[in-house]
Amino acid sequence: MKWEKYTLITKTDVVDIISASLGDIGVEGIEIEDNVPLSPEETKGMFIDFLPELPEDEGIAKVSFYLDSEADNTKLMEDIKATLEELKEFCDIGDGVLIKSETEDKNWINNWKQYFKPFFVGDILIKPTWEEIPEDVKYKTLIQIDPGTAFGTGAHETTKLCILALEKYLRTKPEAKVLDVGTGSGILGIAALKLGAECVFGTDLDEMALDAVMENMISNEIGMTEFVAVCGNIIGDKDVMDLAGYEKFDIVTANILAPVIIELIKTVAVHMRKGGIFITSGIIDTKEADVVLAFKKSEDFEILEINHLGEWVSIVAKKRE
Ligand SMILES: C[S@@+](CC[C@H](N)C(=O)[O-])C[C@H]1O[C@@H](n2cnc3c(N)ncnc32)[C@H](O)[C@@H]1O
Repeated sequence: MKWEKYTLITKTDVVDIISASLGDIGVEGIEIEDNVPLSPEETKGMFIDFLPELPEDEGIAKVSFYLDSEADNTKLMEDIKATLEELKEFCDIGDGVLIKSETEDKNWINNWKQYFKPFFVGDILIKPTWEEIPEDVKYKTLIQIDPGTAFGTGAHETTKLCILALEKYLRTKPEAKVLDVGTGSGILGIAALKLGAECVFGTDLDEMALDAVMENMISNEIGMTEFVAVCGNIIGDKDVMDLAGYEKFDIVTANILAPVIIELIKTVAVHMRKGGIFITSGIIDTKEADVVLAFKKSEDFEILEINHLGEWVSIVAKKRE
């Protein structure tokens, strides 16, 4: 799909009012570019794989938005121009001139790809589908991944923690049946299969994740019966719960945020075999105590280990025999 990109060059201190005013008249997907570094508070709880080095902040910002080039945008453009004129009366937004350019999906959705290079997690070489295997690199297991718009290049600390736990526990449970809640790109399910799991059932709330899983299954030559992924919430959605099955899984992975993990602690045990392993991550260190408490309150689980990478935490627990 082609998009018309409109960019307003303005000042950092007025981007909030500009984007709020444009949002009020129906402009979606507003993008702000500036050189203001993210504060530690802002990055907490966000899944950011790579933080680029920024030049010095000179107070200049670009506010951009995209309109479908095939839609009739006449009325919306009139409203946008009127809104900018109105704003000029109250604050210094610059000259208010919108610079137009044309772009395609891939230009702005795929820009991050230049930062994604092959790397190891344990014995597994993870590489983007579009990169060559580096010369002279020796590896036991290869995962090729393109997350598309889903989460899961493998480079995030939380994903690494889960893969390392999968390596460890699949050694004691070869041919395990694995449930991957919040599968994203499917990277944990694919890692599990490459490490010897028999089959994976993945769930995600994001429909786009299923496309990514399918593409990554093909790139990694994984059969349709080995990895089944569904869109839906295994926490409380009976259809998804039934599809997953009960008393069945040897290993569950869930790399989601702490509040979701806490809900899973209350609900996921019904899907697991006794002695099954629950690998969790996505827990920022400030929430570690909350998740530990939820495990301690649970009659179903005992904690086996807690691991840290950067400010992220992984807790591995076992379903009581
Ligand atoms: C941090 S990503 C993890 C992706 C991948 N598993 C990894 O480890 O890199 C979390 C994923 O969980 C999904 N998610 C959030 N809440 C969920 C829920 N209740 N059930 C299923 N998926 C959920 C999000 O859409 C997102 O794709």
